Amino acid sequence: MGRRPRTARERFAAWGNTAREQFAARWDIARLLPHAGHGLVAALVGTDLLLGCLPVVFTVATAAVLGRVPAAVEAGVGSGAWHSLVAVFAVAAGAFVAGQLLSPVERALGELVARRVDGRVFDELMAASLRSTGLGPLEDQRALDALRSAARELEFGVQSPGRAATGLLALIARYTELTGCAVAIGVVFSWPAATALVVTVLLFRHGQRGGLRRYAMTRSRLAAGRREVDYLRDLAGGAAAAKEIRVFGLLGWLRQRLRDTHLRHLEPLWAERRAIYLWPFVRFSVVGLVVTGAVFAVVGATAHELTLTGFVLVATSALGLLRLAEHYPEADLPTAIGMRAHDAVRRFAEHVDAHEQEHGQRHPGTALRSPVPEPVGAIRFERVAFRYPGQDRPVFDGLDLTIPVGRRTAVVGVNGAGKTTLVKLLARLYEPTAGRITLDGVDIRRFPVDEWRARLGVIFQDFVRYEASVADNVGLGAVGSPDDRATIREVVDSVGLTEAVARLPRGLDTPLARHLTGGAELSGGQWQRVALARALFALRRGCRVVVLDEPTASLDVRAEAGFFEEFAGLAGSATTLLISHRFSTVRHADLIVVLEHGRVTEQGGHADLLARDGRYAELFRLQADRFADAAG
Ligand SMILES: Nc1ncnc2c1ncn2[C@@H]1O[C@H](COP(=O)(O)OP(=O)(O)OP(=O)(O)O)[C@@H](O)[C@H]1O
Repeated sequence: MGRRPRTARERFAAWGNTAREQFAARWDIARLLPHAGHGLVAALVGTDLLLGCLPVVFTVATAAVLGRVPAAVEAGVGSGAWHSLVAVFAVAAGAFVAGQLLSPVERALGELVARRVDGRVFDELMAASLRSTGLGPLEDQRALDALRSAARELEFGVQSPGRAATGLLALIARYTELTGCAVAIGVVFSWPAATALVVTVLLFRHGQRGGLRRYAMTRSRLAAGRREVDYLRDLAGGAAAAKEIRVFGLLGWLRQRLRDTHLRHLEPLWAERRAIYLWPFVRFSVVGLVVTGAVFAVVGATAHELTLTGFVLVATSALGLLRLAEHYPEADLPTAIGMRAHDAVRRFAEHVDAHEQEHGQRHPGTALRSPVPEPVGAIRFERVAFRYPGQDRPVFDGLDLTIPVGRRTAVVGVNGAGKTTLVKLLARLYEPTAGRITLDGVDIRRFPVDEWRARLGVIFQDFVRYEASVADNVGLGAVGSPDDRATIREVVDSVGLTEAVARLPRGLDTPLARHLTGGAELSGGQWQRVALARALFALRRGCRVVVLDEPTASLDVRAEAGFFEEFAGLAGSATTLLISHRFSTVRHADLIVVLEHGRVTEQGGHADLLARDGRYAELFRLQADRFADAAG
């Protein structure tokens, strides 16, 4: 935070900066308005203008009614003065009724504008989050948090860019009324008095909005606390942790933690809110009373110069003006914090761009694009080094690894050896920090990333269980290919799911989520088979390399034992890469690679490696004993 301005000059400069920032912020909001459609925005602007004019008409007409009462009473019912009184009364009543009728119209139009603007920002958010081809930019926790909270704000639409846009337009009504009241006072009474009142109102508004800016800053500073509260709420209310919370008896702990986190988050906000709402209110009351008193004193002293209508008009307009110094709930908070979601989306998009640009500068040669050739020789990791963004310790530091095309390669290693990271690098979800990965001698960064990925069928350890039909869950292995039921059926049968699918209420079309109509839930092992079917489907649709990361984790012992040969048979001549920490499942691979401390420590065939009696042999025997125990 900068030093508080002390001298008048510094204060003036700070005030100028704030004004510029405010103007830029409003301009940003205004630039979103065209997304709502010009016609709709014009209708809302017209309605807000009318809503600003009607109270002024009402004030003027009411003053005119009061001014006409003595003459009308004296002239009696049916006289010209009486008719004139009735006419202005009709105008006042009309203005009042029109205001009442227009308010809901303005709200409805505002709702529509807000929804359209939010829809547009949501599209931008989707584009920004899918813009990055890799996972690198998603490692920045702050950018990710901002994006997540933006999505939430857009979803609930409470303080969203759409609300900021309608809030900005709502100011038209307020400032039209303010101008109208000031003009009434200026015309009827005194322009200096009108100017003094307007300046007082604007200064007070400025003070209040300054408080709101502070409040908005406090809210974003406390965003991390808010996220923790959301996380704990999801944990308590969601299905994911329901089992553990009950079994471990975590309810009490969860309740206490939620309460503590909530209070930690809310207390500074409450304190800030008191400062924002209490002190400006006190100041406003004092300033308002003094100014009102002064204006009334002058009006009173010169009342003999005013007609009754004039006097009432000046008095009510002055009160109306001072009322406009209040907080505008429909505009102030939405314009102060409603753009956070939009800013977060913009920041994230910039972050992604910077990341891609930096990558392009680090690897200038890879900008050249060439089509992915039909693999014939090998995929090679050549002196590959890699460190996750923000981490000090490298996962790989000079990794050399050859995956022969058309063969079955298995990469084994203990937990944390870097097996999944290797797959992520191969799929270009991250790029090596040094070295390169090649296909038949060509750096894979030279291939368009989508084309390269279309040649890879990767089933990750934590593959996604889509809440969609069985057929879709399999077909997602190769999106864009025509709806090929015959192949889907064939791969589903080949992974041993025929009976399980036949038992589902709608067969292949059964949604795999119990909460969906006609939906069903599969067991962990059945899900794993669905994922395998997804990989096989990708192979049938043109992918050349299939990677399975821990594919047997949820399979039973019998299924696990025969898994590799079975899958290799189904995969035919494709290049297969099997990742596992279970040494016993990979014995039939053509090539077994042992990964340890980010390097290949051993490689060869099963018999070879056993004969060598090294790390592989040690871990194989260790696990084989356990495996035999479990099977026996
Ligand atoms: N997104 C990430 N950010 C930072 N570090 C990570 C990330 N993902 C993995 N790591 C670290 O990288 C190392 C290798 O992880 P990796 O998941 O590749 O291991 P693995 O061999 O697949 O392990 P496992 O058998 O347990 O799945 C580990 O030390 C892990 O903590």
